[in-house]
Amino acid sequence: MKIAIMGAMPEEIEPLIGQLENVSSSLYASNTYYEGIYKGKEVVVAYSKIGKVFAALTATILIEKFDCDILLFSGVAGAISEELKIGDLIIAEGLCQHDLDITAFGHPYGYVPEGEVCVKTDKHLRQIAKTVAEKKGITLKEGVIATGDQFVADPERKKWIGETFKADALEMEGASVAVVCDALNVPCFILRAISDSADMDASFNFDEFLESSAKVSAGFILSMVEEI
Ligand SMILES: Nc1ncnc2c(CN3C[C@H](CCSCCOCCO)[C@@H](O)C3)c[nH]c12
Repeated sequence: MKIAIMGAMPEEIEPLIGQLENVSSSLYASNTYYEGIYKGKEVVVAYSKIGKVFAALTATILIEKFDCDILLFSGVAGAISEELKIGDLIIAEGLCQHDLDITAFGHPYGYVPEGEVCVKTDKHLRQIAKTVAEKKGITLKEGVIATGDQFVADPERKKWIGETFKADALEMEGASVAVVCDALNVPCFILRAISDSADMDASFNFDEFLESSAKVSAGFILSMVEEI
């Protein structure tokens, strides 16, 4: 079993690299991939760079070139649900692309032919997360995460995304990672810790809480690796 752990930004994987043994790194398709061992398990860790295109590329390389059998994403997100506060964890039951739009042809937002509005993540991995959360006494929200190639810092856009997709949080990579994993038949798990509320203060809160929230997510992901 080879486990891929992916983030989008360096800050999202930095807390992971230091925990690996026998680390070797390789450059491929303008990305660095860190191979190592965590608690006896083979892991490959990489950050994609920001956005759906980079994330899809890295997810594909992790699976097709590094032969990973499952993919765990660890990172931060903007909150939509009022329940989610900075530092809180959310796992994606499903993910959608809020900026995918061919509604001019009568289709729903987030839909293209032969695609689906909401791509599901792996149920078994989500169950493991809930077991880990229970053991550690951590509150874990499960919901829909909306992905798009925009840093959302506007209450109106946030409200529209939440209402249109019944989404609880938003970010810029998860849905594309889930689509790649689904197409390649690899179990996918998307975990995010809240860094901001996608509103007028989003960029300030993001800058302030990126590092600490990324650490919360990374710590949880490592606890999951022990259980997988
Ligand atoms: N409100 C929000 N809207 C959309 N996504 C998010 C996320 C999740 N990640 C964080 C990161 C934001 C990239 S912009 C900042 C880059 O600064 C780089 C240095 O200038 C991108 O990888 C998506 C947290 N809050 C968000």
